[in-house]
Order: sequence, then structure tokens, then C-alpha cells
Amino acid sequence: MKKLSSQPANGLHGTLTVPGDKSISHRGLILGAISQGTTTLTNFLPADDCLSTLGAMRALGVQINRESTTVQITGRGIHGLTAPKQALDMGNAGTATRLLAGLLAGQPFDSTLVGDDSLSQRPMERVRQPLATMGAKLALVNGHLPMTIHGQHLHAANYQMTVASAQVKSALILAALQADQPSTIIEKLPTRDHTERLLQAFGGEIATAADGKTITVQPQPNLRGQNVTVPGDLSSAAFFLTAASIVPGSRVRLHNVGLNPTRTGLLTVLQRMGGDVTITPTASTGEPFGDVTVAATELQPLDLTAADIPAVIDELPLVALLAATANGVSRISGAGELRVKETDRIATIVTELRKLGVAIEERPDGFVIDGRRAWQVQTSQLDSHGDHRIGMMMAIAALRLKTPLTLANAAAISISYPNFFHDLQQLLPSTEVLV
Ligand SMILES: O=C(O)C1=C[C@@H](OP(=O)(O)O)[C@@H](O)[C@H](O)C1
Ligand SMILES: C=C(OP(=O)(O)O)C(=O)O
Repeated sequence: MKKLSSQPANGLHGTLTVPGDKSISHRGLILGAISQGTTTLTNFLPADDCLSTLGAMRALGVQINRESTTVQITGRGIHGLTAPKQALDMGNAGTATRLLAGLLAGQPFDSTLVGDDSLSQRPMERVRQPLATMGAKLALVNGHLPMTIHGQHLHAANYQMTVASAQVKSALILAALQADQPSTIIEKLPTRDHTERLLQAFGGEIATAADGKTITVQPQPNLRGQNVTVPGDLSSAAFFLTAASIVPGSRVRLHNVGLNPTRTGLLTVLQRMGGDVTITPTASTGEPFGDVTVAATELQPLDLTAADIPAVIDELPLVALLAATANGVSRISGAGELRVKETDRIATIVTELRKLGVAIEERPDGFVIDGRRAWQVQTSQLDSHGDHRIGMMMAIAALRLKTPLTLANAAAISISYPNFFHDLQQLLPSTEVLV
């Protein structure tokens, strides 16, 4: 049981550099593996999810050396992977599973993907069906893992997506690289475009039309290894940006975080709520990044609808927390995808925030929160439910309260942020350090 820090008298203060982006770390490993020559990833995220991808790529015959956050990949080219000797264990990583489904669908061997209990309950039909339109042969058990992939010669994709998912889009792109003709993929809504940006940097030919949703991919590219500096993960920075917004007296600067516009939904949310946010872009190397400073202010309620969701999908637990402190009623809708993440995040957000006395109502595709009701702790034992983002969100919520609180299943946080508590303590006065 992890003891949580309670409200620091003068708020959170300081500058923090968060670890590398999870989405880009997964993709850097995969694209490095299927390129010719050496790829070096700097500021790679050595969290459980990305280490699952690293292990899977090694099992596919790729030589990868990692020293801390620097990874060197000896690329084997798109036709150089070898059959794994056993099932690939993807752990908790949804992104890695969906992306590898697309990559392995076109390889000249069979493979099987397995995962932990949470991943084994997540929907995989969403990749099986679109990949099948390219001739891929994926077998699932009731729509779930284990997934057996019978590698095939693939045809071009001409596919209109039915779910707004960067994971499904990226699976299709990785399959399209191996197809016989150019592919077209049309998104339901624009989602994070890290695969497209990175593929371009590696020499692939991929273009997105002016509508922001129609992607064309040229097959059989000659990808070349690159040096990639992974920006800090805005989804990790988001916990501290939220803390700084809701804990009175705070001012915090997050250094070198990714500012890809398909990911900055939380910054938009903060601005729409009247938050005190300063964004200073510093550079762009394919992916834009910069510094973000946030200070505490009174927040206004907000409405979020389907079109707003992709850019803030992983930060919605934090949006709920922000709304729980706002001066009115907030409505989040069009977020049904939250039900198929590491947990049913609509259910776990509602369960956990109610423990603090937050006035939150569950909806099929979101929630309604009245931030005007004063919080009052109902249950002091909080729970991550095995979901890293729920665990970290509740650790931030605890900073609004004087009551001592604990967090069960805190170990799940290492899925995306092994040093989360260490980094949080950098922003707290030394008297707040818990042992
Ligand atoms: O492509 C990615 O790296 C991710 C895409 C999102 O999932 P969906 O695209 O399935 O919504 C997000 O929730 C996940 O944490 C990472
Ligand atoms: C949904 C997430 O990841 P994944 O789908 O890769 O498990 C997440 O990190 O919040």
C-alpha cells in the first residue's frame, strides 16, 4: 500500500524534465528494426510497456542494446525479421500489440501475441477486421488475445476507419508498407500522427491530405536507420500540469515535452477552463517540443465532445480531476473509448473520485461533474485498479486534501512512469517527503 503525499501548504514548485514519450518509444523500436542500418533512440522510455516492445523485437531476431535511456537498434530491413521461437508476451501494452499485429500480418512466418489479464480483455477485432481487408489472417479467441497471426502476402488497404484510433491506423500503416500497391486509409477523426512523422524521417513515403484524415502510404520503402531524440511525454507531464493547476499556490515548469498538436488536448482544456498556462516551443525535429509552465488559478467548467477526445484521450482521468475542482458543471461525452483502455476508465474514474466525495455521474460515453461540491473523503484507501493512469491521477488528487490517503496496486504506475513518485517529490517541499 503506497502512502500518498497530502496537500503541501504552499503548493508545488520547480522545474521537471519528464521521461520520454511512450508512443514514440514504441514506434522508434519498430521502425528501427525494419530499417537498414543503425537507429539510435535517445531519451527512450524504459517503462514496462516499451520494454515489452523491446523484448518482442529481440524475439523477432533484432539486435538491440539498451543502456538506460539510450537504445541502439541494428536494423534488419523490412524483410529481415525471423520467426519467434515462442509466443510474444506483450504484457499490458495495447499500443505494442496493435502495431505488431499490422507488422507481423505481412511477414513470411506465423506468430502469436499474448498479454496480461487486462490486455487479454481488450478488443482486438478492431485490428483483425481492417487487416483482413488486406488479406491478413489473424485468429482471435472471442475477439481477444491470444492472437495468432498467419503471415501473408498483403494487398493494398483502401479503408475507411470506424474507430478513432492511432493504434489501428498505425497497424494499417505498418501492414501497408508490406503491400503490393499504395494504400489509402481514411481516419474517422484525426489521431496522433507519430507513426506518419517517424516513417517520413526514416525515408518512407506517406502523406496526409488537407482534410487531416486521408493518408496514403507507398509500399516496400527502403527505410534507413536514424538518430531519434524522443521528446518528453506530455501524457506524463500532464499529471504535474494538473497538480499545479489545482493545488493552491503552485507554479511548475515542465521542460522539453512533446507538443505535437494531436497530443496537446490537455493544454487546450486548461486554456478553455481559464488555466494559467504558458507554452514556449523550443524546437522541432520532426516532432515539436518545448516548455510548459502552469500556475494555480480558479478553473471554469467545460464541455468536451467527440471531436475533442482523441487529442486528450489518455488525459481524460485528469480532465475529470480538473472538472472536480471547477466552478460549475462539466460534461465529457463522446469518450466511450475509455471503456476499453487498461481498465474501463469511465467506471474507475467514477469509483475513485467518489471516494473523495466528488459529485460525478457516469454516462455511457463519459461523465458529468459538478465541481462546486466540496470534497469530503469517504474512503481513504484509493486504488489504481491496475491502471497506471488511474493510479497517478489519484496520487495527484490526494494533493488537494489534508487527509492521509493510500493507494493500492500502485506498482501498475511503472507501465508508463516508473519514477513517477520520485519526480513528484522534486516539486514538493522536503517536509512532504514520504518514506
Ligand atoms: O498509438 C498510440 O501510441 C496510442 C494511441 C491511443 O490509443 P487508441 O489509438 O487506441 O485510442 C492511446 O490511448 C494510447 O495510450 C497510445
Ligand atoms: C491506453 C494506454 O496505453 P495502451 O493502449 O498502449 O495500453 C495508455 O497508456 O493510457
